Amino acid sequence: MPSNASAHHHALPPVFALATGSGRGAIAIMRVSGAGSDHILRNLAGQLPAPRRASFRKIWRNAAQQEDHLDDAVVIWSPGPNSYTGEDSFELHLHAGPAIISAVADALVAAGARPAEPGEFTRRAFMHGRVDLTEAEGIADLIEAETEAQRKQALAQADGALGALYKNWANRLRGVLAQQEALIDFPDEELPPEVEAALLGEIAALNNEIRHHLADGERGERIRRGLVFSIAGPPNAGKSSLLNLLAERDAAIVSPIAGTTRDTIEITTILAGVKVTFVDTAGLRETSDPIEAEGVRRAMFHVEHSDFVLQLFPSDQPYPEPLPHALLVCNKTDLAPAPATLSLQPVLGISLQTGDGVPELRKRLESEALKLTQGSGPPPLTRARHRAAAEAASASLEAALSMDWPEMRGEELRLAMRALGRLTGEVGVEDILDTIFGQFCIGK
Ligand SMILES: Nc1nc2c(c(=O)[nH]1)N(C=O)[C@@H](CNc1ccc(C(=O)N[C@@H](CCC(=O)O)C(=O)O)cc1)CN2
Ligand SMILES: Nc1nc2c(ncn2[C@@H]2O[C@H](COP(=O)(O)OP(=O)(O)OP(=O)(O)O)[C@@H](O)[C@H]2O)c(=O)[nH]1
Ligand SMILES: [Mg+2]
Repeated sequence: MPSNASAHHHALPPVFALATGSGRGAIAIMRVSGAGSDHILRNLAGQLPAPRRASFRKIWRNAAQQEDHLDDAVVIWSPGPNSYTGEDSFELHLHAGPAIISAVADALVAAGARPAEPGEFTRRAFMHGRVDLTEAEGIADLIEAETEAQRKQALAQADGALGALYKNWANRLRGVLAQQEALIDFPDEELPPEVEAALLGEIAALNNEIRHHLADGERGERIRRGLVFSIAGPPNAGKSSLLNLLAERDAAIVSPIAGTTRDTIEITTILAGVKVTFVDTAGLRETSDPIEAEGVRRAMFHVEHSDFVLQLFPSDQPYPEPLPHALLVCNKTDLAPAPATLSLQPVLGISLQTGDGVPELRKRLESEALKLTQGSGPPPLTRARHRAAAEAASASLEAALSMDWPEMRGEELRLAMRALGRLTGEVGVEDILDTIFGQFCIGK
């Protein structure tokens, strides 16, 4: 691995952070990593325990003099490079009292460590080549994961699935580049045409794989950030009643007065293991009330920008025009029967009052959530950063394919190589590291 191991030989100063939450609990884990961790651990706990084993130790401000007994703790000593960061590091499993934590933090500072920046442990793991950039992002996503789909996707990425895909492309491109160089050195008259054809074939195949990866329906990004389902339709349809049912709480005001909801109201739920945000909107109608009109404008914005639209209308009023791509749901079947279709499209009948049809609607929403996020084949990309770099790589490969002169192809291939290298963090990423690791929580 070339240059993300650039800091390999620089020993970084010791940093510490609480790895567990700051609230009161049974145990608090203080992590320390960096050059001199051995010295700090000796200061606090005496003789170094056996590596990577849990050992019981008294913790002191100054263990040599048995000065200031701070706590009784479990200690794990992990000398580099076989540690999470790749550096000498240790963990103190303390009693989780706030006075203990602050006394131990003071002792660590006195022994020469400083508090870690957000994401600094994982950033060091990256700098020492223990994880690539996609794996580090996967670790951050793993901590943020609130749903099964997010957890599985983040774990696969943290374990290197996405990075392996990108490294495979980079390796193949490296091979193409090497052949390309050889081709340039060939005298024109001896240029074997089948060699050049094979080379172009490999570039095209690589580009096709990248295009296929990009055309994933954004499912990885959708799983990560969650889907947005909006509920739209005429006033008094029961949109807010449906939102409350999905939220399992009184999130929105429900009333028999048409035009009750004016603002958009969002609630987040988990459907079939997928994070879904439902947006309740103002009833769609012509209105002279400027506030309600703004509500209708916002409703239309959500209709256009959400992943899925549920169009709800009441059975006892004139039927609306179907919105494009919407799931048509007719409510209040306790008052009048639902039509089987509207403008030739199927309609689902429900009554939020009696519960009729609600389980079927729930199943339908779950299957939509799955349809929008499931896929097969290699792992999907999960961030705009991945999309931008893969797009750049593909654009360069396409430019290379369109060039007649091998000499000019080389430059585009090198640009594609750089774009792929940025994905795993092998090249040109200094400028984005602060952004990526700054989003981690402290202690990770
Ligand atoms: N107590 C504790 N639990 C934890 C972590 C930790 O740092 N400490 N982790 C932190 O995120 C996660 C687990 N990830 C880890 C990844 C690598 C290594 C590590 O030390 N690897 C070495 C040694 C492996 C071995 O002993 O077999 C290596 O790979 O060389 C530890 C934890 C979750 N649980
Ligand atoms: N009979 C009957 N009444 C219902 C049903 N669902 C909701 N309602 C009633 O219909 C009225 C309107 O419900 P809301 O949920 O406020 O309707 P809305 O679509 O949010 O209305 P706006 O916010 O004005 O656009 C309320 O009085 C509800 O109690 C149903 O299935 N049957
Ligand atoms: Mg409403």
